Amino acid sequence: MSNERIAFLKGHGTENDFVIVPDPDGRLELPASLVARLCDRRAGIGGDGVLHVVRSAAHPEARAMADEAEWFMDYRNGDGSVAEMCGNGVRVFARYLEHAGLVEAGDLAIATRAGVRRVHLAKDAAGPGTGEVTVTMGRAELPEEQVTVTVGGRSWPARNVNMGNPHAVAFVEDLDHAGDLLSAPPFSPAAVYPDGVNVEFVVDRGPRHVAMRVHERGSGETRSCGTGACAVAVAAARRDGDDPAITGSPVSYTVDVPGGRLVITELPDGTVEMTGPAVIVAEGTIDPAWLAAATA
Ligand SMILES: N[C@@H](CCC[C@H](N)C(=O)O)C(=O)O
Repeated sequence: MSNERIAFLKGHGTENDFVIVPDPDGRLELPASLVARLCDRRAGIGGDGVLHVVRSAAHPEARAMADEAEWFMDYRNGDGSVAEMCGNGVRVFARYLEHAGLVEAGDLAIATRAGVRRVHLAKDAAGPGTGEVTVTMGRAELPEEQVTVTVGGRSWPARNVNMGNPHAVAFVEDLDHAGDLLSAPPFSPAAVYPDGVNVEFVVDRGPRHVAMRVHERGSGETRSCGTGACAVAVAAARRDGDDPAITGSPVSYTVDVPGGRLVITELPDGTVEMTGPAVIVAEGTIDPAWLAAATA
């Protein structure tokens, strides 16, 4: 692998940024150590995670979804760990497929470890690559357990929400209460999240309008988290006494993140939709000497 010229792109969705590695036939090995080097913001390309783009038929974890979705998002966190789902990542993944001429704007399906996700790439008058991207994220699960998140000697109750990946949503008085978030905030009881958790800190901004900061499992504090924004919107709706399954009406929340804005809608059947931007920033090739050193 070290002598090959491997292509990469850089993209982001509300500043949750990714190194995109196209590998249609699933030929590349991406050990955790290489993913972490690619995501390194000083010695690598830099990103919150890697979007490894593989045909579903060519990946053992996605083969069963190949009839429904041609492409598999093999998502990795910045530390190289594997995650089930990445909401901003799936929008950027769809944008990459459009950018590469592999799909056209409109509707498509993408395989993820959390299942197949439907994506709509809006056509935009400003030109290709500029329209908003909507993802049908599946249903939120809200297990009953109460969780506590602690930062700087203060603790808050948090809502356990699963969006394909695990979240703890804490409503705080001020986003500064999240502290510097250099390491994952402690949570209890530990047994609720045996594989770690993404933690969202949320404040109200207005009716059905909130703002959040997030500490992502495997990536640290990021500028946005799509699954986190969905978890936050559903937790806020329940807190506000809104449940589309009961009222029969969709409910939408605007979720501000440090890197921009996402709009999250929960439908009466429980499906959660997320709409936001997705941008390709650059493309190039990985230097073979760097790669050889990174994989030595
Ligand atoms: N940034 C993502 C979530 C990525 C995975 C997460 N860190 C985890 O380990 O579950 C998003 O936009 O959803």
